[in-house]
Amino acid sequence: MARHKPFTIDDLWRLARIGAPSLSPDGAQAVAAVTRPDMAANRSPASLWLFSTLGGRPRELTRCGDKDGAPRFSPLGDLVGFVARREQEGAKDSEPQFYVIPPDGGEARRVGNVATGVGGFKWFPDGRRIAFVSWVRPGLKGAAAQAKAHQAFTERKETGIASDAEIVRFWDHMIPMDRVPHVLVLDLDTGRSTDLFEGTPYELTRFEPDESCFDIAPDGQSLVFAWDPDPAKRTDSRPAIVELRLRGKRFQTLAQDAEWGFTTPAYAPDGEAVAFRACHRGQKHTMPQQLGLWRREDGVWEVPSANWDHEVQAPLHWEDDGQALLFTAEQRGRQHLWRFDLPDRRAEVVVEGGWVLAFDKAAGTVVTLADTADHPARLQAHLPGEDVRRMEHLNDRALAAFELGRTEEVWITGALGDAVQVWLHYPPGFDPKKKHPVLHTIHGGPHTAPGDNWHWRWNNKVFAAQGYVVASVNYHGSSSFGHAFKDSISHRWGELELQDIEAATDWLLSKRWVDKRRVFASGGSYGGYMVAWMNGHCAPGRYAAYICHAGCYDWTAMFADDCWPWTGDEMGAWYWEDPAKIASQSPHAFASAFSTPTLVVHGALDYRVPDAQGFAYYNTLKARGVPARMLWFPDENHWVLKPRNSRQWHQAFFDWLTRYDRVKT
Ligand SMILES: CSCC[C@H](NC=O)C(=O)N[C@@H](Cc1ccccc1)C(=O)O
Repeated sequence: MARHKPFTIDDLWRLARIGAPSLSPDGAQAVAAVTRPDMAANRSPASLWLFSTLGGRPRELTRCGDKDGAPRFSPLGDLVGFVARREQEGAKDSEPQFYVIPPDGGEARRVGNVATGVGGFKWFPDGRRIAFVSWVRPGLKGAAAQAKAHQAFTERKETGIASDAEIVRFWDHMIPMDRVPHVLVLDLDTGRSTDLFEGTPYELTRFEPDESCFDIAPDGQSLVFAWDPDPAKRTDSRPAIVELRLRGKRFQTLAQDAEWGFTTPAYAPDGEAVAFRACHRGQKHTMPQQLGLWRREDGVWEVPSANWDHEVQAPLHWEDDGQALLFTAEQRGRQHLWRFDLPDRRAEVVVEGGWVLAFDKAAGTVVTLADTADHPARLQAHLPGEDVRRMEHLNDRALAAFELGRTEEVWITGALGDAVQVWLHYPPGFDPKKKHPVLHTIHGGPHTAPGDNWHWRWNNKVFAAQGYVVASVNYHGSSSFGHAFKDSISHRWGELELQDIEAATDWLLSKRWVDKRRVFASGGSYGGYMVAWMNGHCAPGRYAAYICHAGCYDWTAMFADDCWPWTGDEMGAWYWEDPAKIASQSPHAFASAFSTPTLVVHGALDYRVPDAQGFAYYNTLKARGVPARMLWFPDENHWVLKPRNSRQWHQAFFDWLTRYDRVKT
């Protein structure tokens, strides 16, 4: 078939989005949520699918749910548990609830009804109970009291949220008023739930706590979890690892250190050790998440990965022999599945990315969910001694209609004379004898790294299909290149990153196929910060136009954000102690140099970069007579997630670039 259609935003939204897989105990099949967005209805419903690791066809397991999510096979393989808000007996769940469905088919059934809702969960080994996260009112006793208080709260006429917490809102939601995240147990036979932390000071960490925050022992007799002993409960906390013996409800701290933050614990198969992520925050706020290990025999913890300069990601998955752990970690713009050998203290790649997003292992079979720059996430089975097997082809037909263009990784010399990675995405049919416009897509973070991966919001293939050569620079400060590179921008934000982006622009301008009058730059969040910074620092006219999505503009006013303790560490000062240092890293202080036309985009529900940042930038551009346009979404957060809004975002994005396409003027 001729592959000539341009890949548009509507085409992107037609693709299926596969979630993290969970394997059956025999490793024969995996269950995962599949989201199939509906542009016309402006919805993104998800249902559960079963995928064979042995070559069978995928099968849809649930249908009528709106968003069936987070499925997990039970330890006996007889049930799939999942979390959803569904309609049951004519009533719609007001909070997410726990459902089970036999993998062979049949109806999904809700278990119990937890007034405060069901979050991330894990099965007990007996397959008759789960432990799950729920935000409860800590002073109350019993499920009935929780239900009564919750109903009163949801029916109240006042709307104010009062809090004396250090961090009152996070990402796009308020930290629930007077509630804290506890671990509860739900019994499948009785439907009754019990709060394991009731009447104690224990709670999970407050910032999006999920099932990776705790683990259940292989014998089902105890639980480990990460707990922040500091009453302040800040984002830069130093959590300890605590074990709860269920019989007698005895808590014991396993690992605690004022210098270190410990998270995402996982029991060894024999329950005699606990692995976790360990971050030496006391040494430096940019220190990586390393692999920590506590052993019951001596009660001592250590960091086996101390000499491995990578960031360990959750979840941590023990190998059956207890000698190694599996986890994902980034490396130079890619993300692999690694096996860390404990006796040897060495890491080796088990499955190479692209970008390995999620994985599971059971009965010797590994299943991975991984994407690449030219393909959305695919499920693959890795059986010992066999070739890698694709488990689904959900998007193959849709993608076959398009030529997506080539992706290339190049290295240039950037700031400090260091090698800097740049990813190039060429338009389909790229002809080096012709002139092409260039579009920088500058990543956020700053400590993230785009590379050989697929992005649903900043999709380089959608951008390239409009004719741009898209450049993504992994500037100093990016993750995946080691700690020194990540830390190099501390206390001098803007400086090295700009040198790297400018070096990439110089490199591009040296190519005969670049149209010098049509070089654009866009970015979101920290990438938005960078384009605002460029507006104050780059020679007028060097870039034809900018697009600033959710950009950090004024670092003093950014104190309204939800991660202010971290920002203070990164910038090296509090604004009241050293206002000049903050200003020297802040785009707003260079407003007198702004001259490049800019599209400013922001969402009202963005608490990471509050939308006042976007408005302050936009108003400044207007006040200075610089062409600017504002696109504001009342119902989006840091990201634009709704299908129709995403389409509007892309239309505005391309319209803006076209408006400042100097070939046409
Ligand atoms: C401990 S919170 C980390 C913030 C995170 N950075 C990751 O590397 C992030 O959300 N960054 C924003 C930009 C930003 C930076 C500082 C303060 C607020 C927002 C992003 O680029 O998405």
